[in-house]
Amino acid sequence: MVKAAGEVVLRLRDVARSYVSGDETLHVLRDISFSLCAGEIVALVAPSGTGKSTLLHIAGLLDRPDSGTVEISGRDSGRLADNDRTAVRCSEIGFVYQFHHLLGEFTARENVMLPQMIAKKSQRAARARADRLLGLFGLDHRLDHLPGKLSGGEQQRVAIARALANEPSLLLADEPTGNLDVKTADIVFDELLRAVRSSGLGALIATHNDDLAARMDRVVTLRDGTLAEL
Ligand SMILES: Nc1ncnc2c1ncn2[C@@H]1O[C@H](COP(=O)(O)OP(=O)(O)OP(=O)(O)O)[C@@H](O)[C@H]1O
Repeated sequence: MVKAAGEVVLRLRDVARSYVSGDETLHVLRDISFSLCAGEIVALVAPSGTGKSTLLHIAGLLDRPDSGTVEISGRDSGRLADNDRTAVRCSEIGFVYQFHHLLGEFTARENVMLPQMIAKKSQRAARARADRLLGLFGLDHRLDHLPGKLSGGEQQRVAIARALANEPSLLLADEPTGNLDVKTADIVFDELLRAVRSSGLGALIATHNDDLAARMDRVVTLRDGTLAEL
């Protein structure tokens, strides 16, 4: 559910995460503390390999930190049972990846309906919301198309609509337009920002593109495993 402006939707406290391969331990995130409020859009800009995806996966409850806490809308995810954790991920968090990850055998409309069906919405309500969201992205004429019949920009618009399907309080995006040509990326990114602003959710968006980052409310970066404001 979208929260009132100013309410904290994501809070990371002293988060650390390392990867062990062979004899080596790579301390990717050393000490991350960060808060994101409803209605706020934050850019995460940092060089390749510094841990942006790792951070987004932890914030999106797709991965767990070695230490520290991740709160989603005030709920400490570390204290949730697995099924509650999945429910929070499904209802509170929308995730957009660089590659669309749509299900190829389902139409655009069905892809946007699916997370709603998982959240136990009625088929009728899910369909109505899917059509409305896809309409917002100018895809009224593509509802029954399979992803393989859509352009890259259209595929990514469907993926964004799917992330918004359950009215999450938090949107996390990992290079959401990084796979598109510059012009299409620019347009889709503006559409994404417009949708996020009009829904009032909090968003953390990783990008390598400084121009796109400048359109957000604030910019943070990763340095030596810690998060700094730019
Ligand atoms: N499962 C894993 N096992 C071992 N090392 C990993 C694993 N996942 C990521 N890494 C390493 O952790 C570091 C951070 O990776 P991550 O993908 O979070 O960076 P990133 O900033 O998102 O990079 P990019 O901008 O290139 O996507 C990299 O050095 C990567 O090789």
